[in-house]
Amino acid sequence: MSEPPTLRIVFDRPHALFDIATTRDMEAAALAALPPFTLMQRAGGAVAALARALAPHARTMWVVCGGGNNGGDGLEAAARLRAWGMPVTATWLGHPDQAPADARAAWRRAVDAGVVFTDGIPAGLGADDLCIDALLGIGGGKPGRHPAAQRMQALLDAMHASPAAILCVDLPSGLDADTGVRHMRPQALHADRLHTLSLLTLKSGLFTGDGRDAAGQVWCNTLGVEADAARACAVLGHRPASTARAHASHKGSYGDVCVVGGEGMQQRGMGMSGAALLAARAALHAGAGRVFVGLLDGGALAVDAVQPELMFRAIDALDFAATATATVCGCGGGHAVAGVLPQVLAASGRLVLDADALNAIAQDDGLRHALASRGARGQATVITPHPLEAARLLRTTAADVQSQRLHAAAALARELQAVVVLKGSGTVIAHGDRSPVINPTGNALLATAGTGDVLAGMVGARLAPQGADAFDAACAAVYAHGLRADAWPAGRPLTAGRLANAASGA
Ligand SMILES: NC(=O)C1=CN([C@@H]2O[C@H](COP(=O)(O)OP(=O)(O)OC[C@H]3O[C@@H](n4cnc5c(N)ncnc54)[C@H](OP(=O)(O)O)[C@@H]3O)[C@@H](O)[C@H]2O)[C@@H](O)CC1
Ligand SMILES: Nc1ncnc2c1ncn2[C@@H]1O[C@H](COP(=O)(O)OP(=O)(O)O)[C@@H](O)[C@H]1O
Ligand SMILES: [K+]
Repeated sequence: MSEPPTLRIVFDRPHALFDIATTRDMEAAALAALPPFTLMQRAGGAVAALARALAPHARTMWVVCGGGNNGGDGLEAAARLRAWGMPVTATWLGHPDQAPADARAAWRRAVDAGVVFTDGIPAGLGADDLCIDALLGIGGGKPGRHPAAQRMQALLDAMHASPAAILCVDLPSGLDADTGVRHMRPQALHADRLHTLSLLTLKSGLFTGDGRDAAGQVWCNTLGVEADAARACAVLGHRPASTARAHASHKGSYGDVCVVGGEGMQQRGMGMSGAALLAARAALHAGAGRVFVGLLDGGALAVDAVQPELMFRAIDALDFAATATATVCGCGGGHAVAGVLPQVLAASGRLVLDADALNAIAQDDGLRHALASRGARGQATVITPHPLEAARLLRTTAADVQSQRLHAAAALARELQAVVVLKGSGTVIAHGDRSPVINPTGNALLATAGTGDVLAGMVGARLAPQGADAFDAACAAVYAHGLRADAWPAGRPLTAGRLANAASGA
């Protein structure tokens, strides 16, 4: 067959993501079906072709290879690059007597091609040069006592400290392909000259947790092996289809959003009305037909002078059960929100729960039960925890949630019978039987107070219209929220208020 193509991963369509176990199954089936060494030749060929395209003027291509098959891919790439006349230097931590058969064959081909081997770090690596990280792939275990661990860390640091671009083979070495946890972390952050060529399958860990920082621009080559999408562990989110507004529509066509939150100064001397206003403004700018605000401030505020379209109501004057209505509850809700939650959980047809509403539910089994029983009544719920809020709901730690984001989101979705939006780099959206989605948009500009309130309002706006699907609404809102940040003008500080008002773009 002709060389399988390498695809640059952009987010114009959904991509299936696979875990290590399924990738290993697929690899074993392909190895059995193909002549020996075929897969590694394809892998090395794909790495070499991308390397040449990324660094056509390199004076040094330093290929840094571990002792397993990931190193074998690197050695095969080195052999190809050398045969094309590229200036290749390789470092190999393996040994011909101990290497897996394919890696040994690749080493032999590299030697025969005339690749120069070195144990040191090539001198004078420049910006036109390229380091190829083939230390560890999906066989990389936890760090620690492995005899090669220290050497690998030093080589990783040397690559990342150099001004050369880096191409990671299959995975950034030390990244857990399933979870996005980094077991080996280079000292310097090298994000803008960093590429990863994922082989055989696209792995979930490249897109969540530490994955985005570790991988840089992701490319994929399937090595000619067709994947069964039904075996995917997750899907990469993508731009939702744009929905044009019918000419003959009216505000009722787009539904109402009721925002409940914003504890006042009177209660505990902590005014948090701003959080509810951010959610309400965001819902309005995301296209809700009407937005009502029920503040928990004892009536202190009755109008938003900057956004007079918002309609303030006493909590008892809000109709949570009305059709084409979504309630957004919890933003800035403080302690006061616990008092209204029984009513909100019982009556709201469609509901977004954020922040203090989630904290209240985490502390109260009655509320937890009221939430979990909504699904059986046909009431849709989206919860939008950040990792600490998710940890409180799961009665664990934020570090534990972050160490298995896909699993944590799915566990919460199951227990609470809700669509779960686990926020952070590579937000995970999970619900029931649906394949979890990892959202690809957004960046660290969003790491500022109030952007989560904006997201809750945006979800509410998409959930409000009659017939809206809660999972799709959550995915679309998370994508649009991140896209706003990705399109943010350079030099303009991103604040939550500006984010709420920004053009949606999706
Ligand atoms: N077979 C094929 O044709 C194809 C294979 N493919 C490629 O193979 C890759 C998987 O290869 P793999 O299974 O050999 O595992 P790999 O990622 O090289 O790691 C194992 C090596 O690392 C070492 N090591 C482990 N942990 C460590 C640590 N903490 N610190 C330090 N060292 C550690 C471990 O040492 P050992 O435990 O054996 O002493 C061993 O030497 C996959 O990602 C893809 O690139 C694809 O291209 C498809 C075609
Ligand atoms: N580094 C990042 N990359 C992508 N998204 C981020 C990043 N940091 C924060 N976000 C997003 O910003 C929002 C922050 O929400 P949250 O933590 O609830 O903040 P707040 O409670 O202050 O509103 C979430 O949507 C989160 O996914
Ligand atoms: K690697």
